[in-house]
Amino acid sequence: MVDYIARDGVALLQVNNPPVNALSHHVRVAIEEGLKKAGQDPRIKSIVISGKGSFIAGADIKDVSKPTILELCDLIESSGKPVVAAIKGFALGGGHEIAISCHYRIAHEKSKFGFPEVDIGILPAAGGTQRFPRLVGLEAALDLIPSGRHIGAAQAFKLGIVDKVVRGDAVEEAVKFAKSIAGEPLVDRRTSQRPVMGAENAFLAAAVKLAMKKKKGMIAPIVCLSVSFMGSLLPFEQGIQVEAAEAVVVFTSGQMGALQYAFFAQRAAPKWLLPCGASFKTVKGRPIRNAAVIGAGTMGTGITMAMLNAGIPVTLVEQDRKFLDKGVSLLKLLYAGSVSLRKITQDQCDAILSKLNTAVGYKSLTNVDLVIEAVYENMALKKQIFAELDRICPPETFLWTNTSALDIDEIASATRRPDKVLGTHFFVPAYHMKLLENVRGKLTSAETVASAQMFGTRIGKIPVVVGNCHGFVGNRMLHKYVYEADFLIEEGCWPEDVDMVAENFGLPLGPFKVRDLSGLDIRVRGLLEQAKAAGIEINPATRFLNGERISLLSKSLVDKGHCGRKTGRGFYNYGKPGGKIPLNDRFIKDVIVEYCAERGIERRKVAYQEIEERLFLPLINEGFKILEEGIASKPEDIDTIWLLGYAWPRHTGGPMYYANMVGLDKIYNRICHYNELHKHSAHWQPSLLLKKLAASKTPMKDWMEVAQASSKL
Ligand SMILES: CCCCCCCC/C=C\C/C=C/C(=O)SCCNC(=O)CCNC(=O)[C@H](O)C(C)(C)COP(=O)(O)OP(=O)(O)OC[C@H]1O[C@@H](n2cnc3c(N)ncnc32)[C@H](O)[C@@H]1OP(=O)(O)O
Repeated sequence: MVDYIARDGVALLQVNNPPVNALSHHVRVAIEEGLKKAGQDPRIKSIVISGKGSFIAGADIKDVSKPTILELCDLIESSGKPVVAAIKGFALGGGHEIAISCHYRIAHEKSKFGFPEVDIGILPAAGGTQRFPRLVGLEAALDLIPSGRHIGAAQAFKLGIVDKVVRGDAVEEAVKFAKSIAGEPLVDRRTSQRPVMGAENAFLAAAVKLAMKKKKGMIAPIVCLSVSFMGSLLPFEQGIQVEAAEAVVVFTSGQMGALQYAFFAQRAAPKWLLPCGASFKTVKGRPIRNAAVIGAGTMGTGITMAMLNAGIPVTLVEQDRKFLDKGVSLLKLLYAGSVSLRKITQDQCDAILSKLNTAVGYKSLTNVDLVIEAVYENMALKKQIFAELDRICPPETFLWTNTSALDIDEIASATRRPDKVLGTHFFVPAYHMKLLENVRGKLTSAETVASAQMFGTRIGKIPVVVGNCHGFVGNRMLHKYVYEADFLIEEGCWPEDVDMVAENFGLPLGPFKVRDLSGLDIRVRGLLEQAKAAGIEINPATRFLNGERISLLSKSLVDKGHCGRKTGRGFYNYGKPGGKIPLNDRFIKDVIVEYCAERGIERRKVAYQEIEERLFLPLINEGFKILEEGIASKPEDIDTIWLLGYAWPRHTGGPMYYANMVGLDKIYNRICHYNELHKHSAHWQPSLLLKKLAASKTPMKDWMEVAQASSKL
C-alpha cells in the first residue's frame, strides 16, 4: 500500500493503491507508520511523500467518514524532519490536504490540484478549510474550496500552493531537493502557523452568491465558505474545532450519501448489460477510425465537433451546398470562439479542422466505419436516408441515428443490416453535454452496442445503453413532467408558481422558462403531428387524445404569436425578441384565464406540495416502469441520465435515488392518490415494480433482482 524506500538520508514514502491512490484506512495507517519509522531513524534527514503513478486522489469515497486524515496531516506538519510532497497526476481532496501539510511541494507541470469534497457533499475536513486560506489567502481559498474546481500546476505555483514546477521526474527532483534542505528550520514552513492574508470580508458576499448559483441547493459549499471565513478570524486550533463541528452538519445532511451515490452511478452507467446476458465484460467493440455525419444543422455540427475534438476524422454531409456551408461556418465560428477564449491554441484549432471533410450527397461514403445521421425528426426522411446509406456504405459500416424519441427498429427496417443500426441520442450542445443515450433496437448486435459505448467514452461522453421506446429513458420521463406542468396551469397555477417550485427543488430553470427557451411552437407542432397520426382533428374544445388528457394552452399562446424568447413573449414577457429576462405578464395571464373559461375549467389555488408532487411523481413512476420493462438495466443508469442530461439536482442523487430516500411506500401512496383523481392520465397508473418494491421494502441495490424475477413470471 505504501512503499518505504530509504536512500542517501531521504525516506521516500510512495503510496501504491491503484487505480487512483485513494486514501483508504490502510493507506493512512501505512503513511503514519512510514513517517514514524523515518522520524526514529537517525540516518534519515528528510522525507518525501509521493504516489506511484499519480499522487493521491483523496479519501476513499467508500470510507470517507473515518476521520483520521486530520491526524495524519498534523503528524506530517509537526514532523521535525522536512517533508516534501512530490506531486504527479492528481492531488485532490484529502490528497491535497496532505500536500499542503507537507513543508514543501514539488509538482510536475501536468499535475492537478483541487478540493472536490463539495461535490460529494462534504468539507476538506482534515484541516483543509483552515490550512488552505493560510497558504493562498482568503480570496483564492473562498474561490477554490466551495467550487471544487481543479487547477493546473502553473496556477498552483502562482497561488503559492507549490514551491517548484518541474518538467522531468517530480519524485527525483523532490528527493534531490529534500536532501538539500536537510536540517533547515521548518517554523515558517508549517502552513497552520501562518496568518491568513486578505481576511477582509469584501468578497465574502460575492463568494456566497456564486456558490448558491453554481452549487444550487448544496449545503457543503456554503459551510466551506463560512468555516474558512470564520477560521480566518481565529487561531488555527480554534478554526479546526469549527471545521470539525460543521463537518458533522454536512456528514449528517443526507446530501453526502446522494452525492457519493451520484459519483459511483456515473462510473457504473457506461458498464452495460443486455437482457441476453452480453455485457461490457464479454463483448469487445470495434474502434471507429473515421466517420460521417449526415445533416449540418445544430445537432450535426455539434456531433461533428465532438468527434473532431477526439481526433476522429469526420466527413460532414448535406444534400444542399448552401446548408453545408452554413453548418461549416457555424462550426468554424465556434472553434474561433474557443481560440479567442484561449481554450485551444490556433495550432490546435488548425489541427482539428484539418480532420474535417465535407461532401454534398452520400456517394463518397464508401470507406467509413460509422455514419451518424442527424437530420430533423421525421421518420419517412430518416428511413429514406438509411435505405440509401445501406446501399452505398460497406456492409460493416455502422449506421447510427441521432434521434430523441423515434423508433429505432422502424429506422433499422429500412436497411439490410439492422444489427448495425443504433440510436445515439446526443444532448444540445452535442460538443459539450456529457450524456449520450445509446439506444439498442430489437436487432442491434452486442458488438454494435459495445462499439457505441467505446465510441461514447472516446469522445468524452458518459454513454448509457437504453432500450427502444418512445423518448427512450430521459425524454419518456420528461414528457410526464411537461404534461403535468401544463395541467397545473390549467387548474389554477401561473407559470411562475410552477417554475418556482421546480427551481426550489434544485432544477436550474422551471418547465415554462425551459419551454420559452426552446420555443413553444416546437411542442405544439409535435402535439399536432401526434393528433394527425391518430386521425384526430384538433379544435379549441379538444381536451383528450386517444383517451389521454392533453393541454392545448401552448397552442393558444402560439396562435397569438407567443413562441417564447425568440418572439419576446411565451409564458413570460421578455420585453423584446431574443430578450433574456422573464417578466410576469398580465396579458399572458388573461390568455390563460380565457383559455380555461372557454373550456369550462374551474381554476383554483393549488398548494405548493401538490405542485411539487405533480411535477416529480409521474416522472419517478415512469422511471420504475422503465426498469420494469428492461428499458434501463439499473437505476443508476436512469439517475445518470437525469443528472447529466436534464440537470437534476445532484445532491438528491437523481430521481430514483430521491424516491428511495423519500421512501417508496410514501411515493407509491401519493401516486395512488393522484391516480384516483386523474383517471385520464396513464402516467398516474402506479408502476407494478414500484408497488412490489414498496411492499417488500427491498434495498435499492436489489431492485433489479425483483424487476427480473417479475419479468420472468
Ligand atoms: C461525523 C463527522 C466526521 C468528520 C470527519 C471528517 C473527516 C474527513 C476528512 C477528510 C476529507 C477528505 C475527503 C476526500 O478526500 S473526499 C475525496 C475527494 N476526491 C475526489 O472526489 C476525487 C474523485 N476522483 C476523481 O475525480 C477521478 O477519479 C480522478 C480525477 C482522480 C481520475 O479520473 P479518471 O482517470 O477519469 O478515473 P475514474 O474517475 O474513472 O476513476 C477510476 C476508478 O477509481 C475509482 N475512484 C476514483 N476516485 C476514488 C476515490 N476517491 N475513492 C474511491 N474510489 C475512487 C472510480 O470509482 C473508478 O472505479 P471503477 O469504476 O471501479 O474503475
